[in-house]
Amino acid sequence: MSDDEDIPNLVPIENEREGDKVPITVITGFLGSGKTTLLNYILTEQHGRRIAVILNEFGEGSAIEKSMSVGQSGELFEEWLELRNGCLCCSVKDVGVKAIENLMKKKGKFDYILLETTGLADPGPIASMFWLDDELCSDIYLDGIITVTDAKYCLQHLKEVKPDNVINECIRQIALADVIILNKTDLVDEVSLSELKNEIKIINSMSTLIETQYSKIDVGVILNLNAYGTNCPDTLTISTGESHIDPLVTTATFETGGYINIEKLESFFNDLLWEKNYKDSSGNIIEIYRMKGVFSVRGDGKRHIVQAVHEIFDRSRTSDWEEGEEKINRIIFIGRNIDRTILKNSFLSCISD
Ligand SMILES: Nc1nc2c(ncn2[C@@H]2O[C@H](COP(=O)(O)OP(=O)(O)OP(=O)(O)O)[C@@H](O)[C@H]2O)c(=O)[nH]1
Repeated sequence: MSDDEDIPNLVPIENEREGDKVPITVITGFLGSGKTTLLNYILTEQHGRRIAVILNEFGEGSAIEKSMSVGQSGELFEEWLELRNGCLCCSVKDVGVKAIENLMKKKGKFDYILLETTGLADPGPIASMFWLDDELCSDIYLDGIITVTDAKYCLQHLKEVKPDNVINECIRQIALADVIILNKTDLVDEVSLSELKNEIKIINSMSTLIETQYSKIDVGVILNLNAYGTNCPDTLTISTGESHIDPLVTTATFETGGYINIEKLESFFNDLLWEKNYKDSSGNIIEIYRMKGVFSVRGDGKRHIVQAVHEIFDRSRTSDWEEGEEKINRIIFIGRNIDRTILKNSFLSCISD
């Protein structure tokens, strides 16, 4: 990045991807949870880096153009994006990506992009937009999704029932998160905090949960996650807690030895994610929001990783299994109407000894 030389005190970026692609972290969270406080904190901590902050705002009506406020090293300027459907997360897939790439052509490449969504945004379509483009030779790649929650009101938001059995935004934001920041812990007692943590883990036990006050956090823990890259899901904590609210969205994890049959696995995912042929024991469609798995293929010394966000999935051959390391097949599903027996049996049918 030639611009680096002009910026004093630039902290070296540890970018795990090859080339000089720019990571983008999506920051979601309910109104007033502490997203802006987090952004300001990151900018202060990362002073000297060229960090672009994009605010993805919903407007009233059907405006053709939406503004994108971009902050760089404390300096704020505004760009206009031409988005056909008016809002970044509802627009045609690569429009938002192109807009950011154009911006970088004009303003010079950023080191990092933080995209803050409004409180009611569903991170699923946004993740799909930036993740998919990684393969289309884009200048940017999705690093991860951070969801900021308000320790005082989160449980209340989780319980909100929407018409037509629609899953509320708070649950969606937690289900899709790679990191969940449990902010405003100063406003609750230990018992309420532990109840909330339990409920969050039941929805999404794949994420890292971090408690904060005024969103003060070790920035190194939330940036450069490479959550949509080749990181293996090996830091998984499996929740065994009982939910006190109806857990509409939950995590299920399965692990076994043996070897995966890739054709069978892909056919299972096609049926589950695309065709939506899988139903729970009550006849409801099993809806997967997020899935991640690591697999062992007979005769291959490398791990195979599969990731999915809603119906999009991707498989890659990644790092070597270590000498003497036990090769496993582990899969994590986060979604609605998760039927453990059905998913487990289908997963096991893709394994041979
Ligand atoms: N007590 C307490 N207040 C906090 C904490 N973090 C943030 N706040 C305050 O909560 C309010 C909302 O914080 P913001 O960072 O603006 O939240 P936001 O998610 O960006 O909110 P919107 O802009 O409405 O989406 C501000 O007045 C913050 O100062 C915290 O940990 N404890």
